[in-house]
Amino acid sequence: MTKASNDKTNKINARNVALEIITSIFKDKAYTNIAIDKYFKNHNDISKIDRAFITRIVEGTVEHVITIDYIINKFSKTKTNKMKKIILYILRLSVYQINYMDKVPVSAVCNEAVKLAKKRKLGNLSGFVNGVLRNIARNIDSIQYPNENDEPVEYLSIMYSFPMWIVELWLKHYDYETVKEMCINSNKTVKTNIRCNLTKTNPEELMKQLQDSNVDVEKGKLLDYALKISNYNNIRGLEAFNQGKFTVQDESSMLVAQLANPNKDMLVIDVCAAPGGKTTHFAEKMNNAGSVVSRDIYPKKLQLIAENVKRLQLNNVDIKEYNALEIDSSMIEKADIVIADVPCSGLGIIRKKPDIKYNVERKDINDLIDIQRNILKVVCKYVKTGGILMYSTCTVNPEENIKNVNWFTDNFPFELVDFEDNLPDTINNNKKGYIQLLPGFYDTDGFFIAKLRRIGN
Ligand SMILES: C[S@@+](CC[C@H](N)C(=O)[O-])C[C@H]1O[C@@H](n2cnc3c(N)ncnc32)[C@H](O)[C@@H]1O
Repeated sequence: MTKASNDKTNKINARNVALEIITSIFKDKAYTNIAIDKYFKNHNDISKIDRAFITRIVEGTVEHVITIDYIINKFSKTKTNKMKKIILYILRLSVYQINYMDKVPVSAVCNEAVKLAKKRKLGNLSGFVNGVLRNIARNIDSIQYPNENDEPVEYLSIMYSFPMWIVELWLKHYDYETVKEMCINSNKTVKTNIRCNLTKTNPEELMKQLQDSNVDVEKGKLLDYALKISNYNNIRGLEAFNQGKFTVQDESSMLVAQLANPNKDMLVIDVCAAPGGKTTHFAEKMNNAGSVVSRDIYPKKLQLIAENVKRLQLNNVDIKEYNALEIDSSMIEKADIVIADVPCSGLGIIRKKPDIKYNVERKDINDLIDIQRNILKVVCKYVKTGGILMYSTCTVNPEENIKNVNWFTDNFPFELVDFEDNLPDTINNNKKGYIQLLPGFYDTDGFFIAKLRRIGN
């Protein structure tokens, strides 16, 4: 058991906080990371150890909720879809602790769950909560799960907490073992990836500065200007962050600028740019020269780009609200590089945003594909002959990735371009001009990138 959950003198009740956050996620559909950040921002006196305990329970419960509900339904006569919501949430976070947290004694979990029910004026149901949880705890090692050979889809869905449609979609395109690994990796917690701002510092200096602030730092797996950090409270509290020496960005996403390899005389247009990860990477690679036109449809999100550009002290970025579906005639055939990092299903970044598993639906995919193709149709017109179009998504759904690229090269005067030696040696890729990274396989998110050259009018 953690010190936080045992400490009687501690003013906050960590499980009560976890229940509050979980309620905002399941009931009000808040994003997990945003709900956690928001709570801690408004309660900045919570100790590091309590934060860690609360974060673990909240993230873990969301990540494993399909498995957890399966377990609850095995032992409760009232099924999860018929339960009072708050009782369901108390059971969920308690089952998470019983099934996934070794050091938390079952008696503490049950007693605290009963207290939570009473605190929410549901004392009449505290016996039910106690009974279900104690029954689960007694039988946790003998639960019958779907059989892997007979029911592979159900097995992956229940064991790794994935909606069946995602498992089915992945199995359509990848073999069983690969899909299983994608599910496992998508449930792993990851360190924060950061990109060193080479216009202001170098990776060694940055590493040292972060270590001096007691942050744990290791080198990236793919790029020498990438680092992985952990053991910090709040990124905004780090001196190096406020000095603009790094940006939070997954290494997979860094590969877009790495593979495009822009130079300082170029005009680059980033048509779906917020919060500015790729915009600022291109601007850094161009060493504060040339021009990066950075656009997004949502004015609020443009503020995020502006904050990042200011913090990183870049002065070659021009930020504008613009709908990528509408043609801007002033830009036709002007760009050396267009970045189309389009909205997508996000199935490659579930390890960072577990809510995606439950919030995206099968029926959304076709609409997304339409938007992606319509954006491509418009923004490809900005590319000069001989210029480059970088198409990318953070998904592992080939329908949004290579199939869109094939449709695009069939209908527009573009061809896939070899990555030459810009792709890190550590990556095995036998595809010309495109790469599909799968979640966790190189310790990155699942990500797709295609590099296309305009070859005519
Ligand atoms: C995958 S995110 C971009 C991430 C960004 N490139 C980065 O590296 O930080 C996709 C972005 O597309 C924007 N978007 C969606 N529809 C758009 C449209 N029609 N025109 C312009 N931007 C759009 C969204 O607001 C979102 O910020």
